Amino acid sequence: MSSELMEPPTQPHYLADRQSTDPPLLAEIVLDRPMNQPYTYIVPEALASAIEVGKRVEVPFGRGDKRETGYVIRVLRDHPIREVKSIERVVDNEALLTESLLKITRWMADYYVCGWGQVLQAVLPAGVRSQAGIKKNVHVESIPESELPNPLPELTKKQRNIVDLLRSECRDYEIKEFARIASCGVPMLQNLIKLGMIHRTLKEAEKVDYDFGEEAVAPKAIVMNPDQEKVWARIRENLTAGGFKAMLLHGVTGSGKTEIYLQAIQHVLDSGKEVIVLVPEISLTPQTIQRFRGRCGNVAVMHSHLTDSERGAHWRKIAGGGVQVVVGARSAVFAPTRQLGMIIIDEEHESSFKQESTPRYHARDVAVMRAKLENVPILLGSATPALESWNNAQRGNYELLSLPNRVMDLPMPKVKIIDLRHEPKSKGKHFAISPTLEEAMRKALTAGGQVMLFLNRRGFSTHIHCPGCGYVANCQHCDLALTFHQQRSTLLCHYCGYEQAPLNECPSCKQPSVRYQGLGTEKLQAEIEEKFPSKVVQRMDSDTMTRPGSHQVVLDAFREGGIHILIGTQMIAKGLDFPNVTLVGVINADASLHLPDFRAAERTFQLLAQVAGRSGRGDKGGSVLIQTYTPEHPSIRLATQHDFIQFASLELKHRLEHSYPPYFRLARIVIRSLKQDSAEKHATQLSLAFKRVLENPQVRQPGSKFRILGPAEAPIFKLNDQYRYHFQIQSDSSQYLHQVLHHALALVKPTSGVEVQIDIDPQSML
Ligand SMILES: Nc1ncnc2c1ncn2[C@@H]1O[C@H](COP(=O)(O)OP(=O)(O)OP(=O)(O)O)[C@@H](O)[C@H]1O
Ligand SMILES: [Zn+2]
Ligand SMILES: [Zn+2]
Repeated sequence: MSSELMEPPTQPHYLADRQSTDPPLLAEIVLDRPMNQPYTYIVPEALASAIEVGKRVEVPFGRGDKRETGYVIRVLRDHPIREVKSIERVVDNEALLTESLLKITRWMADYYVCGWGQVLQAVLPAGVRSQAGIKKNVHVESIPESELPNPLPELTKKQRNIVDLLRSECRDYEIKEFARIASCGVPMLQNLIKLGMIHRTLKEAEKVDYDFGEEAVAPKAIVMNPDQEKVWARIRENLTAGGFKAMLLHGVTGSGKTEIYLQAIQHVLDSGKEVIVLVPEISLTPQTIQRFRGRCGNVAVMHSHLTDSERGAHWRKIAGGGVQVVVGARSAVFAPTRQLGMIIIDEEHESSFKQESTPRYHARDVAVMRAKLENVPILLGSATPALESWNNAQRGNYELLSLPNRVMDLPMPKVKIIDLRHEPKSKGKHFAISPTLEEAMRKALTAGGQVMLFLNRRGFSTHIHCPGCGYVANCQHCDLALTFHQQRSTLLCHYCGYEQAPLNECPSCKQPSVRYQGLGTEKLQAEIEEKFPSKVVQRMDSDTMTRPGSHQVVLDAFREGGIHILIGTQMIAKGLDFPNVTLVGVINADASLHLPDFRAAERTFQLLAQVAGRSGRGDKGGSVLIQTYTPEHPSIRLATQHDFIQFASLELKHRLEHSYPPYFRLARIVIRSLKQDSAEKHATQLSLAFKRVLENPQVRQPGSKFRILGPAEAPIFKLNDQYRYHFQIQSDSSQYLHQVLHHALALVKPTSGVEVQIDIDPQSML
């Protein structure tokens, strides 16, 4: 045995040289529930060697013999101030939470005004939390023909297909995963196990086979252009200098930002450290993943389709130091790296980085805070930075790096506006694509190019109403219009999933006059197929992309030229790099412009700039046509000119005038209840509480500005049967805003059936 292995493990300081007069060993525990303050417990001597910060323990809590699980956040020797109970059991063999995760979650609890336990709950993947010791997963595998029951039980066609499918796969699967592949439910598989048609086996979760790294694709040899060299030189300097440093990389679409990330990653890996790369879920395409896998060591990809056990296995592998690069969506910001060297966030402006359930954190902001706490550089990249980030760069908080041109001297695509107010109407019928767009599509296709059409509404008709009496088909549970889905032949609420049969007659006046209006991608596809019968048309939205891997199939076919026209929602808006796309058409640029949300203009600009960026990425060049009724709107006009800087400066002025972010901090409080009067009553009480707090001289900060709007009905008043009132709170001091919030919320506790949601730096105002 090597002498290395004989070395005793280093002991934590509180175990060393203990005297009998020493105070007892204590642990501070945060319970795994929505509470904030830690509780102190005695660590019995028998557990002293097992206890460790970041592990979970079982403790008695409350009256009776109730047991709760909690996280150890501190271990110390001290005399407890009051009588305390003892820890009963240490749950984990290994610490689940690193020191740095404890720090960042503590910060989140304070900043996002929620319980620390609640944050910890959200941060640790279920596959890690549920793991008491080593959990086993149920797997299914096929049974050799000779061992099948005799006589064979009678099977339905579906059952036979499933048995055949599993046999043809020649491997075992975790049961839930296979249910997904076979498009059946787990009970169906359990039934086949009972019938003896497939085998059930148990596998340790740690040993699940799945890909950590696919075949690496041989990387393209790339010589950086002078702009890239300049940007890279700055980043390298900051990496070499070490320490916290936030950088904002503003690079137009197709300027080679990803190349810069890859360089930076390589540099950090060479120094033996790890990198976290956050990208929006929607950009986690096989194309992106392969780019990282081709160039960087051991890449773990964390996306939302992972099973709990896969997520858990990733977590443990990262915590064990077995992963160099973590690429993932929002939650990857919590990856338990051992030696973080850098964080990178691509498309940092994306609102999907905001989590819309408690804790309502923004992964970009958490990432910046984590970089600060771990004292490492962070690089944010975008063609259309969030105005918050842009403002930070303008003020020197972030170092601004620019890639103003596309790679290989490719020009930006020419963008033309189609003013729908002046387009000739085609024979009284209303078409989605104007004659100008249709003409341009024919030209592009004839020249051998490919076309992308962007429409951010799925379904067939988005507005179903009766012109006779004014009836509108709304969801029974939400103040939202139902969308007609032709393929599924149903009326669907896109928020809560409520469905009803399509209407032939008006439910209100009984006339057969119901009109199906408003345009979704399904209807657009029908129109395009009719107008371009010889072309292959494919639609890409969450209705067509339901099976795992379906994205890849479509995108591969598009790359190989097997699809001529690709229609899609925001799913096709960003990140895709198809050199043969010579025309991008935006069907309705105004759709997102008129929402009651102060970010509507910014979102519209971002979307148009990103969509436009998909065109002309190859040597054939390309153009973009934008259909709109409001061509003079700055978001639309400046997007056609690819002028982010001008847009940002105009929009920032507007934000300052109206005391909106980034100049003012914003919080939103939503009070909701199934009973309208309960929600309203609580909103009124909270309003009074705010008044009292603001009059309290111990809280008031005369130097800080503060404004409360509300209570008012939320723009979507009823959602999922709940009535919603909201407040908007604005202040130029984040600290003051938090202080007022804390005091006011402490004054009135909601009655049962009323829920108060606090959203700091909200992204959604609906
Ligand atoms: N210096 C270079 N020389 C040649 N090709 C390059 C260079 N840098 C990047 N590329 C290639 O140009 C294409 C666009 O680069 P990349 O995807 O990095 O741009 P991007 O700025 O991230 O784009 P977007 O924001 O639109 O997603 C890629 O195919 C990439 O391989
Ligand atoms: Zn009617
Ligand atoms: Zn609904």
